[in-house]
Amino acid sequence: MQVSMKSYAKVNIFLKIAGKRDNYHEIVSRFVRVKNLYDEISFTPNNDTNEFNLIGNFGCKVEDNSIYKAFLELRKYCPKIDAFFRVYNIEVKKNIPEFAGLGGGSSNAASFLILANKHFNLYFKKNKLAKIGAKIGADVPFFIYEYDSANVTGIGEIVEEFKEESLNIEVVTPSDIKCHTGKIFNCFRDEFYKEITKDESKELLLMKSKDILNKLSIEQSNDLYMPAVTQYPALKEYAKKNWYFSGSGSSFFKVL
Ligand SMILES: C[C@@](CO)(OP(=O)(O)O)[C@H](O)COP(=O)(O)OP(=O)(O)OC[C@H]1O[C@@H](n2ccc(N)nc2=O)[C@H](O)[C@@H]1O
Ligand SMILES: Nc1ncnc2c1ncn2[C@@H]1O[C@H](COP(=O)(O)OP(=O)(O)O)[C@@H](O)[C@H]1O
Repeated sequence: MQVSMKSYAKVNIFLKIAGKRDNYHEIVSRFVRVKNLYDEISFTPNNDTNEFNLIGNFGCKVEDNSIYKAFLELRKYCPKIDAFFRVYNIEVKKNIPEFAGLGGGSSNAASFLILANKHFNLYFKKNKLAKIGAKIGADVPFFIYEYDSANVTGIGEIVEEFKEESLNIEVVTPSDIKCHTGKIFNCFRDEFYKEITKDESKELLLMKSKDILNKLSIEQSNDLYMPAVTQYPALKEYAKKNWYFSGSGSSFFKVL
């Protein structure tokens, strides 16, 4: 039985804002999994604490961890996981940097849900797991579907596979800049607010990722880039020709 899996990072090939929903923004985006950047999540025996035990190099408290939140959510549907995780640890080998626009926390939550769904024979379909995941974070549904490439809209809850050639992506994350998603959205709302038109979004959603990057500049491909640079001016030093910006940053990427 599989008790271990890879938890991949993602980049946003493009990320445009389509409107507002309460305190959130609706996005139109292409998410692509980064095949050479992943954490590894496992259920391992010998949990001596007799309580939920999450082992890994995280920058947040257990209560704030996306895996713990996913555990609490899934426990509502499957109370027996409580006893299991008093005996088993959840161990994560962390490679994906945090606050980096790579969706590490969301990816870990999705991997936990996928692994638990298999291990406990829950037979929840992807749609159901994605709904559970959406309560934990906006990017969790994308990771639940395990697509290499997908169009993601709404606040991340609408995920449609985009079939295209597999992409080889190189990521660079400035080690000294931690981008806070909320701060960058606030700056976007206050200083840069603009909505993509229906026609523009239709066109981008049909284009191959490589063609999108050939057509758009870093500023055009990601509506959060200028707000991010405004909030974290040091980001500019990392911007090089043919490199793009993922999510709310701080990572840059290029397709090889
Ligand atoms: C925009 C994306 C694209 O991938 O950025 P990255 O996190 O990857 O950088 C994500 O959807 C981010 O999702 P996630 O990181 O889960 O966001 P949250 O923690 O829920 O949001 C933090 C804050 O950002 C703002 N926020 C977030 C997502 C969104 N679609 N609209 C928003 O306005 C809200 O103010 C929210 O309180
Ligand atoms: N399992 C997790 N892995 C990484 N970060 C996590 C996790 N759970 C919660 N977080 C927190 O989520 C926030 C955003 O981290 P992350 O998802 O890695 O970045 P981003 O949204 O920029 O891609 C940080 O405050 C981080 O400490």
